[in-house]
Amino acid sequence: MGGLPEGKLTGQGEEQRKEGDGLEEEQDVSFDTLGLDEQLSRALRKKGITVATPIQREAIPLILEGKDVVARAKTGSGKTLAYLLPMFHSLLKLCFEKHATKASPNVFILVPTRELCQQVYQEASSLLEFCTEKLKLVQLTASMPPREMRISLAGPPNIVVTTPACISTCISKGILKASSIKDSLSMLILDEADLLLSYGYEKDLKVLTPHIPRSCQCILMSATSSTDVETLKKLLLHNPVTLTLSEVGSSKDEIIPSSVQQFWISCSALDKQLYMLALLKLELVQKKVLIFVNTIDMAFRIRLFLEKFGIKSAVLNAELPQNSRIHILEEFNAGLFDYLIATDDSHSKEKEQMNKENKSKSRNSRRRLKQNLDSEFGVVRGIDFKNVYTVVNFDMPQTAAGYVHRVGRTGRAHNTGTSVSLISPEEEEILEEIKSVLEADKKELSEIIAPFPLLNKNAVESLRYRAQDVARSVTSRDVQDARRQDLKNEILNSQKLKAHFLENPRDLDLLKHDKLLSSKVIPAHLKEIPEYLVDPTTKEASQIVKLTRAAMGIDNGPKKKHRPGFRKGSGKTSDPLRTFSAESGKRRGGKRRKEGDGDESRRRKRRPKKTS
Ligand SMILES: Nc1ncnc2c1ncn2[C@@H]1O[C@H](COP(=O)(O)OP(=O)(O)OP(=O)(O)O)[C@@H](O)[C@H]1O
Repeated sequence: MGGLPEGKLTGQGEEQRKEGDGLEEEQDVSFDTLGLDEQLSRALRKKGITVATPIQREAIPLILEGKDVVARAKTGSGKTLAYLLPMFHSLLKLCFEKHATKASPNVFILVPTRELCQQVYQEASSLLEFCTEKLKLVQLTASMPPREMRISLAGPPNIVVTTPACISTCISKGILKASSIKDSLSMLILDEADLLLSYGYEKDLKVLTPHIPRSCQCILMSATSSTDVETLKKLLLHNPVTLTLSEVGSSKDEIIPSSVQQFWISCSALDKQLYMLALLKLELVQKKVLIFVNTIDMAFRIRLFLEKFGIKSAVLNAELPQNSRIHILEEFNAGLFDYLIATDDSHSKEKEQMNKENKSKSRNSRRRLKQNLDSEFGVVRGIDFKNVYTVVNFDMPQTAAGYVHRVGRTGRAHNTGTSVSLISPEEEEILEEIKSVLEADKKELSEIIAPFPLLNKNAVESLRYRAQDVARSVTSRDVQDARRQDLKNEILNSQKLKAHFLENPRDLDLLKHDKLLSSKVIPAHLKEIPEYLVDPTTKEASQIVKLTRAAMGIDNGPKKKHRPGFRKGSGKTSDPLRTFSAESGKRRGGKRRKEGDGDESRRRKRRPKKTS
């Protein structure tokens, strides 16, 4: 989409809508002015949400008008409420006019993963809680036995949140009657639309499409554009209005919020654990930290490695039972632990590696392994991690879109955040792809992703001996044992969790997921880094991070109710990442930073220094 003014709304499709007057300046639009049902405005006020995000202020009126809408907006920009609110408004109106009682649900919300299903369900329920008119909302997942699905659909509910696979199963098993869908369905919403086809849901969607009535309003939401979105648009929508919303005042097609500062560190693949340790142990990044790796084995390797240094973390991956995954997410969101190591999703490198490793194994054992990974799992896409300040790419994602979605786990809604990518020489190629996806042709890459300024070579070298020693002591056998043990624990937990949460739906504290994994004795001396090992510049950097943390009102202890990141526009001048360089030990600004040596300097020559 070239040549449009910043922050403007673009209209496409048969119906052209070119709006934007007044959008050049960011406006605070209150939800009260958007024409929503008073019950919804009240619910939002009770949740402390008063000002609409750009996608909300543009999409809500269009959806209320009954338009089919395709909306693309950044990660964390509030797309869920952008469709939930007008959808509820229409249903409340139907209820008022007593047209809502039908043989089938009125609305399907289709998402690519179970985690998203749960998340959208929770966000929708939390709004409905405050509405006096009761709408019935259910979530369906593929793991439910048909009997349970039938029970959930009895009534029928007004809204079903599910995956395309699940809808297709319900139709083919007669749990949902195709003819009644035609009579009842008034709205179809496809969230994270850019992923639905790549997650293999094309066939499932084709089972549903013949039964969607012509009158049904269709909404497509996505963070990135793709040919898949275009395909879905053609398959399902009629004369849609297309919204492409960039953040006002930033690059027109920017898809990572400008409130997220992106950094890289160049290091060899072998040194990644050392750099990871330095970042966490020297407290050079703000908590909470979400660490992405490409394989489950690597996740456990890092967890075992870090735990020897007294850093406790949990692992989230496709192998775990669904209850455990949901519980891990909830605990992390509630601030019960600070470090979460995650693999992207079941479509990640894990599958590739599994295929390679298991070529030699029998077909049966391969099938068994494949089944162990939940194909509806997806951590990165769309999951609303609360108050994650730092995202670390321990391994670089395989695609630029993957990078956008990973980094989008921080800086959500009105918060800000940071990403740090550890890039080995083998991973440099992906940077070019990232650049093209971020459509930053006119910018230097260093303006988008800059060298991480708080970690210098001395600080890294001071930890090298310990880190290498400990990394060597974590054997492949330890990793396999830990992975097996964790899975065993989580399967047991999952049953307990299911029973417990039926009775105590709001209890988070039952089981902790960051318990020690290693069966070996952990030497106490590794937990503390001796003073003499930390050079004064690194101490200063760490001190600045702590002070900033305190200024932001973030406590180090767990269970803080509210842990905001930097507030937009509130702290850029005091942000150490913009003013400090650990290599020179000086604040950046007037004086040019001293070039380091090795990889770091090689890279800087290619990418001019980020100006602060
Ligand atoms: N108007 C608002 N004011 C404050 N917070 C909001 C507002 N709208 C949404 N939020 C919060 O912002 C967070 C991100 O919203 P949401 O998950 O809908 O983003 P998204 O655009 O769908 O992101 P992604 O593309 O990653 O799925 C949520 O915690 C949500 O409750």
